[in-house]
Amino acid sequence: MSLLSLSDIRFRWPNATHDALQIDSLDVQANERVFLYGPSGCGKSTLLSLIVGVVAPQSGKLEMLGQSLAELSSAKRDQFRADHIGYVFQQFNLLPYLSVLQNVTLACQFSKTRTAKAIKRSGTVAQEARRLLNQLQLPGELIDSPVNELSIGQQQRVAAARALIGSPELIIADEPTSALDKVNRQRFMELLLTEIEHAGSSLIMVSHDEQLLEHFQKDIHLPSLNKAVQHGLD
Ligand SMILES: Nc1ncnc2c1ncn2[C@@H]1O[C@H](COP(=O)(O)OP(=O)(O)OP(=O)(O)O)[C@@H](O)[C@H]1O
Repeated sequence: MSLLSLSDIRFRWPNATHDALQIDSLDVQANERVFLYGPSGCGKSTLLSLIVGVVAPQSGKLEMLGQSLAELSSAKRDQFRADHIGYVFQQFNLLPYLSVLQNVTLACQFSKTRTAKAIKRSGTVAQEARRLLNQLQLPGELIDSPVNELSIGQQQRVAAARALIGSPELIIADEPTSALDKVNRQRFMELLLTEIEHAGSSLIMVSHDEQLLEHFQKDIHLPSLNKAVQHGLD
């Protein structure tokens, strides 16, 4: 089943003289894990922004779960994202003064769909947050601490739990392991992938670390896909 499908996409940043993205076709299937890579500036973050709807293409079609996102009102699009996409970004976007538990459960406050899935899995949203944090090996005594008192590696686990809670169909991760050393990177990836598999989610992950490729079924070298790069940006 197709989860995400892009066709004939053209995207240009405001005031830019060239397109940042020209993509004829890109499909991601349900349960698929996609590794997106390529040199700095080839459009990886731009493509993620497009997929999550932070920016809209000037032309082309983007469908998720059979729904064309451009056809939704902006409020409905926000709701669609909250229901179906979990994010782990480089700068984790955690709310510093909220506790670990509050940061994780926040993802469900904006989505009845994810709340229902979390309750189905563990009885309550808080219990599901605890289960995920435990699976991701965050020490239990930190659960009520403000996240700004955690190490970077610990914050990464909180961000992962927040993305995973309520099993959204798509997890988007932008360099989620960049602040971790080699041992912790492998471990974090294994934990993340185990939970993604349990949830039945798809993953699109951007990374410069090609050692992580082994964890993925599909890899996309963006400069090969993105004709804006092939045409050369001077
Ligand atoms: N917010 C923005 N406004 C204008 N131009 C932007 C913006 N973000 C990115 N760009 C431009 O779009 C192009 C692609 O950048 P993008 O950040 O998507 O590349 P990337 O592959 O993610 O790079 P990196 O690996 O360095 O993060 C670049 O030419 C960049 O200057």
